[in-house]
Amino acid sequence: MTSSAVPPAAPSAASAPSGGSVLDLAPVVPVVVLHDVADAVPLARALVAGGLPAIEVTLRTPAALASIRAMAAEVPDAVVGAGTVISPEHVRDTVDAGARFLVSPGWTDALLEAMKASGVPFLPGVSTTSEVVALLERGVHEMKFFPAEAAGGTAYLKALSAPLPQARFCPTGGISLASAPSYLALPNVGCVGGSWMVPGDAVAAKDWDRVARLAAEASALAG
Ligand SMILES: O=C(O)C(=O)C[C@H](O)[C@H](O)COP(=O)(O)O
Repeated sequence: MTSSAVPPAAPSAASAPSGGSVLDLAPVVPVVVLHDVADAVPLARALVAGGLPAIEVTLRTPAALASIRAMAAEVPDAVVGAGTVISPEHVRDTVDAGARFLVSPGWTDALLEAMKASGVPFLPGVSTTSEVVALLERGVHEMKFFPAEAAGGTAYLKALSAPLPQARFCPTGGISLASAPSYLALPNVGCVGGSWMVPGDAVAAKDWDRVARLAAEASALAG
């Protein structure tokens, strides 16, 4: 399958928001780094309360897989996905844990094959024109643009939209509440990813109200 269809919800989870694609789940996808699985459920609840139901849990920490599992099981209004997916093993393990979408910072053919076979929608990461063309050639039209600011930002994406209008992106990397609107205004951007609404100090302090407030600011960008 391509990365365009959101699969049916697991029995314990709510239906995905309508729209049919990862890029259309929410205007902003929070990118989460969790060190303690005990934070997973309250963090997901805070993000959902703030209006950001699609959550990317990065596989950067030992707590990541258990965090995905806990969020998927206990926060039915969240659509929990996995980030930093860089191997077929990551694909298998995160889908087993309940991930309902997959995001990678870059891609290889082996990773792409595993993502395609997983049955869940996915966003392979790209940062060059040739990578975009290579993914289009492989039938993939939705991608993460990473690292967005460092790789050329809105100017780069705008330039891509003329020759390659069939490619759509979730830019991520260095994006803030202030810069997100200029990305979201581009015709080839479906959503943006970012970690600004999940500051490390807020998670460390278990300040879920602050996370919910930051999430609400971000979700209001949909306007
Ligand atoms: O971990 C991954 O899979 C990544 O590809 C990197 C993240 O998406 C960015 O690090 C988030 O960017 P910031 O909003 O600048 O923190």
